[in-house]
Amino acid sequence: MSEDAVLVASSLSVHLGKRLVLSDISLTLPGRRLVALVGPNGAGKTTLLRALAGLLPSEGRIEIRGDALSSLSLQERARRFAYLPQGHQVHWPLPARDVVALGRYPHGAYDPGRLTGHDADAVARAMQMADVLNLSDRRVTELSGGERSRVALARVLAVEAPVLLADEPTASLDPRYQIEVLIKLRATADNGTLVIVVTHDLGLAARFADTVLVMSEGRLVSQGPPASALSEAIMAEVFRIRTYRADHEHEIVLVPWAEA
Ligand SMILES: Nc1ncnc2c1ncn2[C@@H]1O[C@H](COP(=O)(O)OP(=O)(O)OP(=O)(O)O)[C@@H](O)[C@H]1O
Repeated sequence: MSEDAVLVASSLSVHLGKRLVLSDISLTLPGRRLVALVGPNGAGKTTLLRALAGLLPSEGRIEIRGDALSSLSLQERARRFAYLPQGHQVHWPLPARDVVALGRYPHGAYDPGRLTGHDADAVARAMQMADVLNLSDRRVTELSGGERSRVALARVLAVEAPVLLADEPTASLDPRYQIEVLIKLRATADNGTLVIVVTHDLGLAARFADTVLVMSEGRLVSQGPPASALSEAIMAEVFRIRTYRADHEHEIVLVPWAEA
C-alpha cells in the first residue's frame, strides 16, 4: 500500500441475489481528496459506496488506513466511515441538533442530550459547516427537504471520520446550496478527509473533484482528474451524450448538451 493511501480496494466484487453487481474493482485513494463517483443509473455507484463502508458483503479486500476492514468491529467501522445514504430521511420529530449529535454515536455519545464538551464541539463545528445552526431547535420533520438534507450532511460531518461517503448529497438542494455543499465538502477534503461523493451532476463533479471515478455496468471504466476521466470519448461511450466544455475562472465547465 502506498504511504498516504487511506482507502484501498482490491478486486472487489459484489453479488446481490444472483446478480453480479460490482465486478473486480480496484482503487487506491489517498486522504485530502474530493472524489466524484459518477455513472448512469444502475451502474453500481451506491453498491460501491456501501461495499467500501462494509455495509454489504463483498469479495476481495478493503483496507482503511492500513487495516483490513474485515478485522474491524462495527463501531470502529462507523468511526472510520461517515456514510450519508441517498434520500436520507428521519421520521422522528427530533430537534435538528439531536439528529446531528447522532453522528457522535460511534464515539460513544449515546445520549444526544448529554454530550461531552468534545462531542458538543464536533456537533457545533458540523452544524456551522452545513449552515444549519439556525435550525438547531427545529424538529426535522418540520423542515423543508433541502433543510433536512443539510441537517443530514451535518450529521455525517459530525462523525469526523477519515472517510466521508455521500450518496447524492445535492439531490434536493437549490442551486446555491448545491454549490455551497460542494464547497463545504471540498473544504472537508482540504482538511484531510477522503470525501467520496456520488453525483449525477457532471458539471459539479468536473468543477470540484480532484479525482473522478466513472462506473458503467458494475465496473470502473475511467478514473483520474476530471478533464481526462470525463473525456468526450467516455461521455459518448458511457453516458451516450455530448458535452459543452469551456473554462471559466480557471475551472472546467462541463454541461451535458446532446445525445451522442
Ligand atoms: N437487492 C438487490 N438485488 C438485486 N439487484 C440489486 C439490488 N439492489 C440493487 N440492485 C441492482 O444493482 C445495480 C446497481 O445498483 P446501484 O443502486 O448500486 O446503482 P447506482 O449506480 O447507484 O444507480 P442510480 O444512479 O440509479 O442511483 C442495479 O442494476 C440494481 O438494479
